[in-house]
Amino acid sequence: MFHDSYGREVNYIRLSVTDRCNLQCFYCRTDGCVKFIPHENVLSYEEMLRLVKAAEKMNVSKLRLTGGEPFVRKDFLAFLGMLKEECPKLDVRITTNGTLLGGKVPALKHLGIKRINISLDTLKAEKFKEITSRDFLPRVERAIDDCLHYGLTVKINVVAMRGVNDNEIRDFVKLAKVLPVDIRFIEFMPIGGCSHWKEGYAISAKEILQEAQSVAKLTPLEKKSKTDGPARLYSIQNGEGRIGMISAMSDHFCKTCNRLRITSDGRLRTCLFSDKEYKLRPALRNSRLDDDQLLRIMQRATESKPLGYKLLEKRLNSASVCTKAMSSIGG
Ligand SMILES: Nc1nc2c(ncn2[C@@H]2O[C@H](COP(=O)(O)OP(=O)(O)OP(=O)(O)O)[C@@H](O)[C@H]2O)c(=O)[nH]1
Ligand SMILES: C[S@@+](CC[C@H](N)C(=O)[O-])C[C@H]1O[C@@H](n2cnc3c(N)ncnc32)[C@H](O)[C@@H]1O
Ligand code: SF4
Ligand code: SF4
Repeated sequence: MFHDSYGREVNYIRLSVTDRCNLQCFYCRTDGCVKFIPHENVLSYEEMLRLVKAAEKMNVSKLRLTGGEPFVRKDFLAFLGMLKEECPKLDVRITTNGTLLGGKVPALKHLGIKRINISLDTLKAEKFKEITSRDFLPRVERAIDDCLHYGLTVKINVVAMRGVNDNEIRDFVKLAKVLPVDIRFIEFMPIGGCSHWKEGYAISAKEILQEAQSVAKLTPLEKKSKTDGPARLYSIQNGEGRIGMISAMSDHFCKTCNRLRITSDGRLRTCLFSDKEYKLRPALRNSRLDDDQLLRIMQRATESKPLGYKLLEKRLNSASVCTKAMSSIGG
């Protein structure tokens, strides 16, 4: 088991398969500002698989594939096939913007993917274009329908922003009343050197919850499993789905943090908010180093895993807490 100096144990890895994306959500990345990773530095799927298999030996049981947009990377479905074959016990999940899922959901189902998180910040086509720079709302709606049709568990991630989509909180709650999905409202985090974060956008989970309660009776739910993500969940009276709050800014969950992140160029980040990275790629590409040595590097890094909220507290005014863009980290 990877463990840190605060007694936290890691059982969940978030692996970014690419830093490229077909959208430009303004809260995540800005065109021209983010420098892409050169192709030769991106880990091959074989290298990623080796890392994952090694991590499994340390009792990592949950893997989230993210990006950038994971479905932008060539042969992503083949990579899922490799994971299924080589790591049959691993709980593999995906976070995606949903725009490239067209026609792929039956294959996901066949590959044993049971859960998918889809990011969608608005139910209005024009607003979707304003936020993402693309006209793809129908594609995302279709992707959600397809995933539900094929029996995948769907969570919808909504970054809540005052003056942008706060007037849709009730609409999202109404959606969770009729669809069996978790709608998770995420507090906008000041991440990345070119972040558009401003105090004015901030809405706390508490405020979102109040707004949500004006259209539905919500009851808090207990966490079920040690590998659960950071959302605090609520059931909806007479509703099909649930509501979640990811309160990274106003009510942090660092004390129970159970995850490590690996970027697509093989850098281990022990905290979303910290730019301290540990280079795994040179070790992976050094034929004299075996998996045990790789795991030793990961364990030593984990020992220094910080409490991210302390970094938030130290930042100045509206500065970003770290310089790397969310699309390069994987969220
Ligand atoms: N601050 C902080 N935010 C996180 C962390 N993990 C996930 N998030 C944020 O939560 C949002 C949703 O993340 P997802 O990729 O859907 O993953 P998850 O919430 O762990 O997923 P589940 O395992 O399905 O609960 C993203 O905006 C993430 O950046 C974390 O460890 N710290
Ligand atoms: C970086 S994206 C990568 C995966 C995929 N492209 C997607 O959008 O789902 C992962 C998650 O991070 C969230 N995210 C990006 N920037 C954020 C920010 N500044 N604050 C909070 N969440 C953010 C997105 O909404 C998404 O749910
Ligand atoms: S949130 Fe996801 S879809 Fe949007 S720009 Fe970032 S990586 Fe791309
Ligand atoms: S901010 Fe860092 S320590 Fe806190 S929950 Fe997120 S990744 Fe974990």
